[in-house]
Amino acid sequence: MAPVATREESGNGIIGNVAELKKAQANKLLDHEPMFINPFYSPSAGNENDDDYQYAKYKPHFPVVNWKPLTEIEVTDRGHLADSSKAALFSAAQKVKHLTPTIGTELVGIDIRQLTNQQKDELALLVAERGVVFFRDQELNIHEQLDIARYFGPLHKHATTPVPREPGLEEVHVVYNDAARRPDASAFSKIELWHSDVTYEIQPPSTTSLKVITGPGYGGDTLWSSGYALYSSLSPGMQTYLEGLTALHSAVAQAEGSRAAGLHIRREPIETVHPVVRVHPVTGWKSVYVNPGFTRRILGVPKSESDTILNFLFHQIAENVDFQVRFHWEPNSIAFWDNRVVTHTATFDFWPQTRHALRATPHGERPESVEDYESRTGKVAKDRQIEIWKERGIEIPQSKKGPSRARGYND
Ligand SMILES: O=C(O)CCC(=O)C(=O)O
Ligand SMILES: [Fe+2]
Repeated sequence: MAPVATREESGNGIIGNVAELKKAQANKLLDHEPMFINPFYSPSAGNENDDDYQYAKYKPHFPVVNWKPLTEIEVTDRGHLADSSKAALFSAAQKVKHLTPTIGTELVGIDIRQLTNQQKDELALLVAERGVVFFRDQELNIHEQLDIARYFGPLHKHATTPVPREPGLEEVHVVYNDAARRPDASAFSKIELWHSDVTYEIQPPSTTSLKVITGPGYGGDTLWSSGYALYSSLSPGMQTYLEGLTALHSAVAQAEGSRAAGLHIRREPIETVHPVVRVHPVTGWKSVYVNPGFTRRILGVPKSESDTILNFLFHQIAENVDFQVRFHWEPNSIAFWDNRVVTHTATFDFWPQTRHALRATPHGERPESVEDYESRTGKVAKDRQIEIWKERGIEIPQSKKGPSRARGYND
């Protein structure tokens, strides 16, 4: 192994590999994390009006319990078992509404509680392909929501965000805001709120669901951005460059924000290195896997380069509306998104109304780089957009074939 560069030796803040990273952490190269006060829930949800509120038992609660660090576990994606036509799922729907060409599909007329295992497998595949899938008017309760999530993978328990007051629901993540706390819009840039959930975990989430149980008549929308589309938008040279990189994802700022709010941290924060481009194990499509919420540093390149590249990718996620879908919730709407291939954010325009939602979060596999995916499967990982163009017989644009040399430009 190459000699480990310590902070003193390298002098320029270059971090090369995991061993170097660990050393750098020991040397406190990365200890300058700002804290993050989470706007997605109120840390001080009181008991006001609880008698009248049917979902008071799901209001935020922060149990004082301590959990061990997570270890790697075996997961198999249900999408592998799905029929690619998804005929069982689609034939049960009154309507299949694609919301944009790139991301987001709404299935109308399905009661999720009635889905067979075959239909759930097809749902996993549809979510993997479309990034996020919506259903309205779903009566399923949180136990049924957890059962479906558990079907997709072993459930994640969040180290810091609230769980419901009702005992036995430690795997549920509560989103809650009401009149008691006015979200401070000036505390955040809208860019930094974009995230994929808990990407600092060794096995971050896969087919995640959020059901809104109480929500405003308008406002409180959620937006998702496609990592496949971001990858596809890049030039071949940029794609190849990013495919060779890894990045550090950190739980520290989130934990520090909780600590500062006087909340108990149930599992110590961790930092994990993941590939910058990951391949979805079922679709085989390449997706950019960095997010403003948790990705701090591209490894093995100068810090200025890491900052510039991450900043570029973060702005594309947040600003390129062609990658995005925006959903307006009604009470009993539920979204299933594939946290491996999309990022998301929410609007905070609904105060003083109450917005209350419950999330169930299955663990996915450890993120796999293009190189690892290709050597494990013997298949070639794909650019989703090129696959679509090929399917439709559309010519691939010059910008996707490689840079032209601009000959004669300066002659
Ligand atoms: O409030 C929302 O719409 C999204 C909250 C969130 O990021 C999550 O539950 O993962
Ligand atoms: Fe989230």
